Amino acid sequence: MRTALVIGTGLIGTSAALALAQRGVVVHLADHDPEQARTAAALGAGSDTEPDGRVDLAIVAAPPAHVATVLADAMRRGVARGYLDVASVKGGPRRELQALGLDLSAYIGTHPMSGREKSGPLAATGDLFEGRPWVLTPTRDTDTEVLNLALELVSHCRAVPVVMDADAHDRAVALVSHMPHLLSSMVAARLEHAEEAAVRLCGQGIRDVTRIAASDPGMWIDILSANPGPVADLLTDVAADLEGTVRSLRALQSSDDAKRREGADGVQDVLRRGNAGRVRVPGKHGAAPRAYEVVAVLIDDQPGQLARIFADAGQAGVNIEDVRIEHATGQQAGLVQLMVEPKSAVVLSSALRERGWAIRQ
Ligand SMILES: NC(=O)C1=CN([C@@H]2O[C@H](COP(=O)(O)OP(=O)(O)OC[C@H]3O[C@@H](n4cnc5c(N)ncnc54)[C@H](O)[C@@H]3O)[C@@H](O)[C@H]2O)C=CC1
Ligand SMILES: O=C(O)C(=O)Cc1ccc(O)cc1
Repeated sequence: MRTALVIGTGLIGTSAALALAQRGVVVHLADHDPEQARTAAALGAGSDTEPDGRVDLAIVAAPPAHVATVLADAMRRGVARGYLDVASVKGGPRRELQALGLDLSAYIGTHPMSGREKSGPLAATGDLFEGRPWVLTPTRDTDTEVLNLALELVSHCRAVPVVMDADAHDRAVALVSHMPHLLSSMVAARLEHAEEAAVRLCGQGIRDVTRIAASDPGMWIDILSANPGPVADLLTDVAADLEGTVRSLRALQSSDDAKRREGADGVQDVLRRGNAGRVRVPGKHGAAPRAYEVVAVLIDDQPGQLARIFADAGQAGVNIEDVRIEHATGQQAGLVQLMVEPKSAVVLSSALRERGWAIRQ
């Protein structure tokens, strides 16, 4: 692929454009808000000028409700050899395009399984998709050339292609993305009117569970409206677990020993099933989850601290597999948790201690 046109230069469009531009593809940027395209261009994602003739690939990264009309317009204008979208739902846009009577051989629906709770070009990064699955939903009618253009995009973004049927994709993302999103919002909603004294105690657990609740509601109402059935089915199962757990907790309040035992069994059952589900969540780069050891370092909240820790770890020859930062409420300090291979944990702790860092257990 030599040229591409990204239509919709928000988080996802600009991230893909940055990756393509970094790999030498000539990228054109368009958005119904020209300011967004200008910002993406200023970030080095390409040029916000009209392409001079047909591009190889048009990438539509507009909100799901607009995807079909934006694609239809681009296809009627014949702006590219191949067309794809990156919307979080796949069945709806395809059916809308079919209803518009378009020839879909030059189109492939795709979905990068990577994103953030932030939107807009300023939240974009060229490495957003690295090591993450990128779903492709070709049909019998998809031109091989178009499938290959999509594969080239996935490869330039260093993502991992996964081929799926559009409706199977929508059921899968209901389970791993859409239903969890609503549950995250519901947990976060409990905090809206909570007392400040309680909110001040928030730790890493609630930060993890509520991170995606910070996402743009406008985008998510679009996503959920395009996939309501599978999400409602899953929430029905969650509701049954909730009811059972409430019954078990009430039983734990009883003065009757047998009832309390029954209650404990019920709560333990849901916790055990949670453990069994959690171990199935894949680890870094889609590989099986791995047990890393954590080296925790206390840092002052000052510029350059993280860069220094990473440089010191590099000097000690230790690869940091993952990192988390826990901010201490109301203090100018934080706890950096460095995840490393078990064999490297002692090496890293002593190397950092020698360089004056405060290591915590
Ligand atoms: N946010 C996420 O984490 C992920 C989002 N997606 C999908 O990617 C697509 C884009 O999402 P984000 O980049 O997060 O949203 P965003 O809000 O950051 O960007 C969307 C951009 O589309 C533009 N736009 C809106 N209507 C348009 C139209 N009619 N023509 C041209 N541009 C238009 C907006 O001005 C905005 O710049 C959505 O379809 C979403 O489902 C896919 C994977 C992850
Ligand atoms: O922020 C995260 O961790 C996400 O999982 C974001 C996300 C949002 C929407 C998608 O269609 C795919 C991924």
